Amino acid sequence: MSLLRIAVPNKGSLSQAASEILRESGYRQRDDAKQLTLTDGENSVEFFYLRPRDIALYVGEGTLDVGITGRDLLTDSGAKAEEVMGLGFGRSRFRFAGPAGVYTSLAQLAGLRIATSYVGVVRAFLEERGIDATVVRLDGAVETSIQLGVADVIADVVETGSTLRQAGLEVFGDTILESEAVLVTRTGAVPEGFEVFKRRVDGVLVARSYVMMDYDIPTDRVADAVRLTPGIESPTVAPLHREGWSAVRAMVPRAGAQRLMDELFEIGARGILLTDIHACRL
Ligand SMILES: Nc1ncnc2c1ncn2[C@@H]1O[C@H](COP(=O)(O)OP(=O)(O)OP(=O)(O)O)[C@@H](O)[C@H]1O
Ligand SMILES: O=P(O)(O)OC[C@H]1O[C@H](OP(=O)(O)OP(=O)(O)O)[C@H](O)[C@@H]1O
Ligand SMILES: [Mg+2]
Repeated sequence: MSLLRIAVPNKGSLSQAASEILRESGYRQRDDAKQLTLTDGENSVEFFYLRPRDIALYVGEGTLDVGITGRDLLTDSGAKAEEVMGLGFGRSRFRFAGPAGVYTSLAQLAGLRIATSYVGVVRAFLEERGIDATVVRLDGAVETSIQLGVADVIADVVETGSTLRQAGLEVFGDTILESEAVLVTRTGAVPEGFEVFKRRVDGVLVARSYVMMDYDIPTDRVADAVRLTPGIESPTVAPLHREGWSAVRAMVPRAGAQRLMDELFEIGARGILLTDIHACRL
């Protein structure tokens, strides 16, 4: 059987979290940051550690089957690759920014010089809105370009906003795009072995966003309780040895689980337990 060839960010913001999700999905990952490839024969996959900016290109060309990259980098690349699913890490917004207090609207962009490392994203955005401006391509540290007189405004990745603040800059206009790490494949193609890989990664994402909840409750309240915790298919309800009591077990979203415990307690549930799920197939 041929190996599924997967591109993984070798450096930068996405690298560590990408390897982590793969490890949690049961795949081997490199333990030396200088290693460039790794074969996990037991799971029929081969990993290639590449620059996240290049990953969509390899996948679009069909050289590699699957990639992990940023949605913004995928869009910027113009490659024949498509997003299969968001991975919930590496979240950022792509924004215009200028000297604090100077710019308030996108209409002001006309005629300006815009510095960015994401030329494809910015050009497409301007074109869509019929804004005529000059795009200046820079590799990084884009924030400094205004002070140095190379550009009037910038378009860049904003995560916490602290880099902008330190440079005396402020975002303006709408968010150009919301990004996160994504799984990509070649447009229109489903590589052999991809379904198993996807199911494993999906299982980790679900395990991260759900917890397992167990509780005991008087049997006459079970109907109310399972309305609060309907689970995925349906909760498991089993009789307790104690007459008139039942045990309930259901997966619940991690967010809001504490509030749910309060509500269950209110309606008579006791012995309410939350446990982490490490992996699942739904
Ligand atoms: N704080 C952040 N800075 C940069 N990119 C971020 C940040 N948070 C998330 N990302 C995402 O990471 C991807 C960029 O990764 P990449 O490794 O190319 O840049 P980087 O993290 O800035 O690394 P470096 O500049 O050191 O090469 C994009 O998808 C971007 O949206
Ligand atoms: O909103 P923040 O949390 O401050 O993060 C965003 C900053 O981080 C990235 O820069 P990076 O450190 O990767 O340097 P680079 O510009 O050289 O890529 C990005 O280009 C922004 O400058
Ligand atoms: Mg960077």
